[in-house]
Amino acid sequence: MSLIRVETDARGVATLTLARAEKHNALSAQMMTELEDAARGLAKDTKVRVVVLAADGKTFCAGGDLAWMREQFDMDAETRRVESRRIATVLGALYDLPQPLIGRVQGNALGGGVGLVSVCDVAIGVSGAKLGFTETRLGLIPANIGPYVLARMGATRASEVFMSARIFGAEEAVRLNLLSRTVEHDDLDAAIDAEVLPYLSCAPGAVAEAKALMRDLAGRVVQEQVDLAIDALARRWQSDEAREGVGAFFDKRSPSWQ
Ligand SMILES: C/C=C/C(=O)SCCNC(=O)CCNC(=O)[C@H](O)C(C)(C)COP(=O)(O)OP(=O)(O)OC[C@H]1O[C@@H](n2cnc3c(N)ncnc32)[C@H](O)[C@@H]1OP(=O)(O)O
Repeated sequence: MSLIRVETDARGVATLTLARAEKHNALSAQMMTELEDAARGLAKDTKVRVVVLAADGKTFCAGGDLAWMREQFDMDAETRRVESRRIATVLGALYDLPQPLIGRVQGNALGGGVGLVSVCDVAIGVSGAKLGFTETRLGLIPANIGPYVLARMGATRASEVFMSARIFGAEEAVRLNLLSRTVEHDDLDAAIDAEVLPYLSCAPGAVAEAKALMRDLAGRVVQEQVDLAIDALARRWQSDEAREGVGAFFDKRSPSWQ
């Protein structure tokens, strides 16, 4: 039985749903494989314009499957390394999606569940949701999610929430730059619908390049950033999308994106 659902509507909005509610969507090996495959498939699907990451049940995601982790205790070092790479790989596949990734955080997100939130471009959470990096309570560490969390909140705040494993509310998650905003539960679907709309009127290639460029610029010195930006814009000027978008402006019509 599949632990992931992928549904794409006529507008090109794909919803990737964690479907393991009875285990609070804990990330088992099977689920991570399915999630990674789904993300890689969506990345290649030119009809998909936006991806929404959602979850069944009351919990968004309870993190890595602790039963799967317990199996690692008696594995040899090489197998443990392969398995510990699994979380990094699935987070990487989601992070690398060329389309905007919107998190629909309908409930609590713990451990690796916050990792999923941290690879979203935008994440809207319900105001009652609780989040926390609970790994250190379990004698583990939030390792593979570290790079994404560090980029969002900086080393000082990341160390504090990692070391203390304290649970915090959705409003604090906004201040920590994990969630983009909070809404009441009943308003969540409307908020997600409103969130995806602007992307649908933009050129898909330009959206993907804007996302890639911002990531590429991060951590570089200013002169390198400027050089990369010049190259990116020069490439864009050669694109059919730029011809269509600018042409449509002067023709006073809506652009048509292929
Ligand atoms: C590198 C490390 C990365 C990580 O992500 S480490 C994992 C971090 N995650 C956590 O610390 C969360 C662990 N889970 C919980 O604290 C609780 O659960 C919840 C708060 C999410 C929900 O509590 P409640 O409503 O009382 O439900 P319930 O009876 O605890 O759970 C129902 C079933 O779900 C299973 N489950 C929940 N979380 C996980 C998990 N992370 N891995 C594996 N199974 C999990 C339980 O065991 C149980 O199962 P059964 O019905 O068979 O007894």
